[in-house]
Amino acid sequence: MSILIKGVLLNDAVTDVYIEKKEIKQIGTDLQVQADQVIDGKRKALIPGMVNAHTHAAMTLFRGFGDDMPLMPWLEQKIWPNEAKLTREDVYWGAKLACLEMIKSGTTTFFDMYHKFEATADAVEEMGLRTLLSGACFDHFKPELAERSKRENERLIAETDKYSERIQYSVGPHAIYTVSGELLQWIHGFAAEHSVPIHLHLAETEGEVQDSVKQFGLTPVRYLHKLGLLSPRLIIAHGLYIDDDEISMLADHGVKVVHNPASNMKLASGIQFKFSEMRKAGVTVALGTDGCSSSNNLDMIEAMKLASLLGKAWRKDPEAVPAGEIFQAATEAGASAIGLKAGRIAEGYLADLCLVDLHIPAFTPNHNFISNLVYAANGSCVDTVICNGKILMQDKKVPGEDEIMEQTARLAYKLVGKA
Ligand SMILES: CSC[C@H]1O[C@@H](n2cnc3c(O)ncnc32)[C@H](O)[C@@H]1O
Ligand SMILES: [Zn+2]
Repeated sequence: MSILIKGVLLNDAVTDVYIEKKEIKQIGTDLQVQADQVIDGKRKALIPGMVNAHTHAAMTLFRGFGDDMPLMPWLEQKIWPNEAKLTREDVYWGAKLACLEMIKSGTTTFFDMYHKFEATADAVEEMGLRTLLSGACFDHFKPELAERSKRENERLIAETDKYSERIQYSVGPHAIYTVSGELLQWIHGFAAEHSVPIHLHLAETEGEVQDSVKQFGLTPVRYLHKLGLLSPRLIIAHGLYIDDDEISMLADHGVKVVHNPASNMKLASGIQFKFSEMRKAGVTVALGTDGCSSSNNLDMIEAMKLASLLGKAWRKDPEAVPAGEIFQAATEAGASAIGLKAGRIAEGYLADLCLVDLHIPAFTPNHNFISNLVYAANGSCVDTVICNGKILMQDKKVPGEDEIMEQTARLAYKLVGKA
């Protein structure tokens, strides 16, 4: 399969882009190539597909359920009792809806952590996206649950080969308040042995820090350091309560951090994400939405705006979190966090791309495309999405979208009742 995108805006110039199989093969003006499919890039801009580096895909089922609560009561009273009732079918359709929403708003890769791995994997396989999918790990400090998590992750990693290259496995210990130090250390060894990432919630709330100091005598980052868990394989979601020495620890060990501005604000977890300190220290900072009950959508263009405005507001500095830097966090940083040759438009890179419709008010006038994308637009400006060289959406239409919305709404109402 080959695709030629003709006359598209790329970095302020009009150019052609030729895709062969899953790769960007050639970029230049007036390319003379034969392609199976030609896309007219007129009045469109080309951007890398975005990388949503922290999601719980099937939580689309809980959109608008359990609003306006802080993290722990929300999890304990609303989310966990309902997650215990989830069937494989629920997770499959919830994940399909998440994929649909991500495609429609320009995400081509997401890092997910949820229950029923195979159901999400099947959904992603069918929808054509790319994912780093975590096998969930909880033990609630009970040895028998730790053993169950270990056996389950050994089974899942062995099974990941049956999926396409678009589905990569990672281990997903939920958090330090639900996973024992013993299981965390086992996970570290397991991840090193299999060279896979670890995806974990960390330093998300003040309460988590206080409990960590009370229970382990250390703040969350220092506790993980003591356990020997800091490594380039570790991806931490949130990282809101991290001091300067801890930032140095993360940088020294190559730990990656995912900022989730919508969820941090909605759960009132906090605002003071240290974006510039982390970047200056050399920490890879990616961007995520978190799940649909705390964000309440998966729109990475909206997430860029929130991250940028929030960063400026709490710092009282309009130069904090500039549009170009947050765009890099939403694309290249996420891809590089997992060693994926994506997130950039260059020859030899994966053809994970989006065409943005410029013929809308948000891009008029278009003095500065990245400024308009981050500050003026939202996910609905995405017109066409290509992942792994395959077109997933064209002219804002994704095949099967009506069925996905109908099925998911039906299952969600059955699960939690009509709001
Ligand atoms: C291991 S499955 C994922 C687990 O995480 C829960 N979750 C969703 N959002 C958050 C968050 O912001 N902090 C902590 N845990 C979260 C989700 O409901 C699943 O139970
Ligand atoms: Zn989360």
